[in-house]
Amino acid sequence: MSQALAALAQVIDPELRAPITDLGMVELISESESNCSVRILLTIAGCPAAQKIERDVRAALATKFVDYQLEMSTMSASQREELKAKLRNGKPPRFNPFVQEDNFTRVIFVGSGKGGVGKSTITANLAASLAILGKKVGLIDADIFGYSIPGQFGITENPTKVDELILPPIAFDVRVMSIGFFVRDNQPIGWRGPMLHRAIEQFLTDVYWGDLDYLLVDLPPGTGDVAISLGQLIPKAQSIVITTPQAAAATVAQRSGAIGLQTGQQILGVIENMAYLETQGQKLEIFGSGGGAAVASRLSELSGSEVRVIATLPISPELRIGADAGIPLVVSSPENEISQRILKVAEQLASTPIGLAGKSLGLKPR
Ligand SMILES: Nc1ncnc2c1ncn2[C@@H]1O[C@H](COP(=O)(O)OP(=O)(O)OP(=O)(O)O)[C@@H](O)[C@H]1O
Repeated sequence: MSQALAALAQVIDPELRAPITDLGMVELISESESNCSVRILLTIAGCPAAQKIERDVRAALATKFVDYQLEMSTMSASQREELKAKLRNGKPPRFNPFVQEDNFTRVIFVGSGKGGVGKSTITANLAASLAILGKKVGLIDADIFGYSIPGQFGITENPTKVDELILPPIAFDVRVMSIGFFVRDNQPIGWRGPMLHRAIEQFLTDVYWGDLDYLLVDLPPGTGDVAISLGQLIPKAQSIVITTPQAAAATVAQRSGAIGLQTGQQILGVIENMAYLETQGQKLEIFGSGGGAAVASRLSELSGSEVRVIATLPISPELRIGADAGIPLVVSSPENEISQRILKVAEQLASTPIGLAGKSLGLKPR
């Protein structure tokens, strides 16, 4: 076995999360006991991961060879086609993997009625929690008009495009896709139904998600076009509804959950956020009380099976600071009480049966 290839098999492409030797990125030109000559083929010219890959390749070769020659180059169009075909695992281009019978990714929509109830913050922390538990996690920010997930994950770079294939940035081990990556200078998005549907569909078909255990989707607030499109595009999805304790928020949240039921989703539970503010040993119920229980009870009636409040989260400056700083609280302070509550929801999700989630496809992302 080639010593050079064995060493290079340890180098993982940071975007595709697979060994570069499995991705057709290595050409071994020559090899002797003390010397080798290698050409590395990056997927595209100007690949943002180029420097990291070169550093890792040099470190790997130095473990086996006193001397080596390294050339950094770029794949030809046909080599790129070969790579894309491999990544698609035999499926045609522009293909929605989440509707296939042999796809065991658990898709969870996180919705709310009103905006500003903490849906994106909770989705970000839940995704990071599942990754902490060792799951392979993707996150779609489908909150087209109010996208905030890139900021919450501190992602500043745009996704790499290999021709039509979009490689999602990865932060805290979560693969993230957001319309925010494609909007320039915070320009408003004036899209209507069909364009929204197309954008959402592209997030499913044109993005290389790899072999995910979980795909979380941060829905826009309310009961609009995007929620309905997604319900149609991924009929097997389950959902979590976020509300505050406030009666007005709860009434709208029920409606958003009801839309999910109409598109056939199973409701996993309700999370009541901003339930109280704890100060000087007292719990101040700033937004009233009972909203979470009211939503759960109504959705139980509508679905005919028990929907429970699966977490109650207080108002927490730390949670807000984490979101603003681009580091989810569960990552920066896993011991924080709120992190613990969110991690517990993730543990519950991870411990319920999910068919054959995690069953490996051709490539093995790490
Ligand atoms: N438990 C909490 N304690 C304190 N601040 C919170 C809490 N949950 C969320 N926030 C803050 O409230 C604001 C709204 O949260 P977020 O953006 O997550 O809500 P949203 O429901 O996704 O809103 P929209 O759908 O309108 O984008 C953010 O500034 C967030 O940091």
